[in-house]
Order: sequence, then C-alpha cells, then structure tokens
Amino acid sequence: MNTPAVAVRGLVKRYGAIEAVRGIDLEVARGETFGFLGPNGAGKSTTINILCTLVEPTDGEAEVVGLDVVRERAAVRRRIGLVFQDPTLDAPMSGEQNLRFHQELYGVDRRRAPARREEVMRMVGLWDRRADPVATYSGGMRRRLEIARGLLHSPQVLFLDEPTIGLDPQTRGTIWDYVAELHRNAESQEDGGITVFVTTHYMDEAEHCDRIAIMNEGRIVALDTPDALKAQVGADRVTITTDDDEAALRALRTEFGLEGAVREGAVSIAVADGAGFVPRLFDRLGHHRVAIRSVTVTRPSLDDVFLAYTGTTIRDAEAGPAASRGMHPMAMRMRGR
Ligand SMILES: Nc1ncnc2c1ncn2[C@@H]1O[C@H](COP(=O)(O)OP(=O)(O)OP(=O)(O)O)[C@@H](O)[C@H]1O
Repeated sequence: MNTPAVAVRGLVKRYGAIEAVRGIDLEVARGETFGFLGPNGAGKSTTINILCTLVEPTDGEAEVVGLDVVRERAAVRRRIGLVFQDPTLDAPMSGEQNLRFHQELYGVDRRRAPARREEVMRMVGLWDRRADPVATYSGGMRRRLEIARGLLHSPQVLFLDEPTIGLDPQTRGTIWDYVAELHRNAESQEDGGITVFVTTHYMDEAEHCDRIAIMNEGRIVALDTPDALKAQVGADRVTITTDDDEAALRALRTEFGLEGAVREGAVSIAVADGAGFVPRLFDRLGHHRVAIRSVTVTRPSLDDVFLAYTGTTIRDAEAGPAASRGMHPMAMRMRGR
C-alpha cells in the first residue's frame, strides 16, 4: 500500500486574530489530480504553503508522501515541485539556462542533468526555443517553462497554484494537456506516479480533476469527484417542446407524479437521472398522444456546486466579497457545522 501523497489532519493556521485555516482533514492518493477551489481568502494558498513547507501550521499535522512537513522539511522539499502565481524566472537568461540554474540550486546529478532538461523542455514544447531569452517568451510559454522547472527533479507531488491565471483560453487548454499527460503517465507507474495538487478559479478546469475540495472561510465544505458534487447539488433538468404543453403537464403528473413548469415555450422537469428518464418520457407521452418535438438534458455545473457551497459564484468571488450573493441554504448548513 502506498502512503498517500498528501495527508492532513486537524490542520489550523492562525495569523494573529485571523484563522486562515480552521481545522481541515484531507487525503490525496498517489497519482491523483486534485483540485482546490474557493473564493479569495478561503485559505487555499495558506494550505498549499503549509504542504510545501513554506509556512508552519499553528496546529494539526500534514504529511507529504508520508513525510512530516515540519519535522522532515528538507526531505519534503526534495520530493515536491512548485509552480506558484508569482513568476520567478530570470528573463535575460535563456529557457535552458533557467533550468540549469535550478538544477545547480537543487544539486541535481550533473551527469543526468542535461538529459533531464531536454526531457522536460520537450514535454512542454519548448525545446526548440531553449536558447532564446525568457524575455522573448509569451505568458503561456513562461508558464510552461515554470512547469518544466517544477518537474526537473522528478517530484512525487507537483503543486500548481493557479497555473493558468491570466492566460488565454487556448493556452490554458495546452497547460491542462500537459497535466493530463502527467496523469496518464502516472497511471502506468507502480508507485502511483506523480500527484498534481492544483488550485484554480476556472470551473471548466476543475472538471479535469479526479477530485475537488471546495474551501470556504478556512474549512473544506465539499470534497468529492466533480460528478458526485454535481449530483449532490441538484437534479438534472429535462426540457421538452411539445405540440400540446397542457396535455404534457397532465401526462407528467399522472404517469410520473412530476410537476413540470412551462417556461419560454418549453416544458421543464427536474429529475435525478435526465438521460435515463428521456426514453420513458417518450414512451409515456406517446401513450397520451403528446408529440415531443425536441428535448434537452442539462446537468448541474460546477458553477452551481460552487454557488451552493460558498454562497457566491466563482466570478463574484474573484470580484471580491462585496459582490457576493445571498447565502444558499446548503452554504448556511455547511457554515453551521
Ligand atoms: N502572512 C499572512 N499574514 C496575515 N494574514 C494572512 C497571511 N496570509 C494569509 N492571510 C490571511 O489568511 C486568510 C486566507 O488567505 P489565503 O491566501 O490562504 O486565501 P486563498 O484562498 O488562497 O485566497 P486567494 O484565492 O485570494 O489566493 C485571508 O484572510 C488572508 O488575509
């Protein structure tokens, strides 16, 4: 049995009167791509900084690949890679020089160093540009170089704090392609492979994660796979256009005991499993001679999940607390815990 990539128990961090992290528990398996979401000030960066040994916890325990982040700090550092929000590349130096500098800093075996540089630069598609100064790189290329640098010493856990912030959608996609590739490689490895622990403000990106934790006001308020989280917040919505909406509503009531609603010329019904419901719907409405002209099934999105658990949309959360909406009942419940 592999030790988990990350194990956190009762973790607390206080800055004076501010309790940034209020007792969280968390376990991330080897090879997992784990997403960390939450509004500004939720405590995500503080948690990541503790895991990376950059900040000491006030209370509780945190281990990375079985090593204590306080007592075995140096050993943890050798096994992790970091890509943080603030760029730390040396712009006048070439891409490859930046990586060489990092290898010297970390005492990477000199004989293996050039081959490893080539390997990681090829992986992020920068080998052809290796001799150019970083100053000539685009924002996306710089981020890719930072990811390459984070991978240089073959870490077991890669921490990415908002790796795609400020990048255009296409470049964001490319960065996630690399993360997916790391994930695929991880699956074929005996020790479970590299674990990716990533924070993001983009809900579409959170979909790439095996599991997601949503943090709010220092606590983890939800933790599961994207699909399970979506299933928790609500039903699928099936919307049909028919040749007789009133007859459709009556049929829904008598056949399924469901109350539909007519909105914008279509009948809308909330059901647990939309895709499974559609064939039965066609069958039963056919019996009532109601013709269905079109059907759409909408599943709850991760935006809905975020709103349900934090009382704010991710966009409002980015704009600041003043823009927050009223608290959703589920968020109220979670807060009361
Ligand atoms: N060094 C520090 N000194 C004092 N307070 C701090 C410090 N670092 C963080 N905090 C406070 O702790 C709380 C959590 O901050 P943190 O940066 O962990 O949140 P976050 O979820 O990462 O937010 P963001 O999405 O904005 O990065 C905030 O209230 C913040 O002001």
